[in-house]
Amino acid sequence: MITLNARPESVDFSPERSALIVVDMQNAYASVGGYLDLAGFDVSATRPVIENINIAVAAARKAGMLIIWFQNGWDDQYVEAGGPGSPNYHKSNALKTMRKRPELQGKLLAKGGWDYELVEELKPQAGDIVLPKPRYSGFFNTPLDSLLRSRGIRHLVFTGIATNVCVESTLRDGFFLEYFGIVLEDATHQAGPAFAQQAALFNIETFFGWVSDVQTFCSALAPQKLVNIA
Ligand SMILES: NC(=O)N/C=C\C(=O)O
Repeated sequence: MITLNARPESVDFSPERSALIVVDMQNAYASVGGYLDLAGFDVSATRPVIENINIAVAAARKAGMLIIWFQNGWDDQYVEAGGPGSPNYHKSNALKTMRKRPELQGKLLAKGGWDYELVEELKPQAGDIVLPKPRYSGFFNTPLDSLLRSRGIRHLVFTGIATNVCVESTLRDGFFLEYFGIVLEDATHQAGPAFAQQAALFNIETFFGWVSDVQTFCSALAPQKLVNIA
């Protein structure tokens, strides 16, 4: 067991029974010219998040944790997005942006396109799981729960974008399914103003899980050995 310093208190977990989840690190959410940027959200601070995710992924992989990469989006005809009978049709800012700007139709969050792809700095490796998802929560209409349960996984460490939407939605659903959710705050970014990040982290650490950071996570996984020089 490893003890991770976190808010509101430390949390013990076994790397073999834990997964690091990278939420939606696609061009849509992290790149200039991607969906969030085109919809008017600020993506200028996403580069350090990408670097921190790479650091966390490397440490988790070395410690034997499963790495799961979420990819949010739909088929290029947007059948999976739902039509006017779906709240998603009305609330998805990607779908709304494409209705406002028809020249973008078929481009945002469509499987096979640049917007849907993971950013080029982040590369899944053999043994990782890449999980497409059609809604904010990674548990909805995906095999995530069975993938985790069949491996005995109980702790989920979250990174990615956006803290206040897909990270929080998945962590909350995980809480109801009895998973322990931990967010590495400096490996996440919000969609919206800075207060959205603060509010999401407040909700998580107060009601649904724990909040830590990449350096603390890496140190917990690979503690420095003390050398006796006496
Ligand atoms: N990945 C996310 O958190 N997505 C947020 C908004 C959206 O997909 O429209």
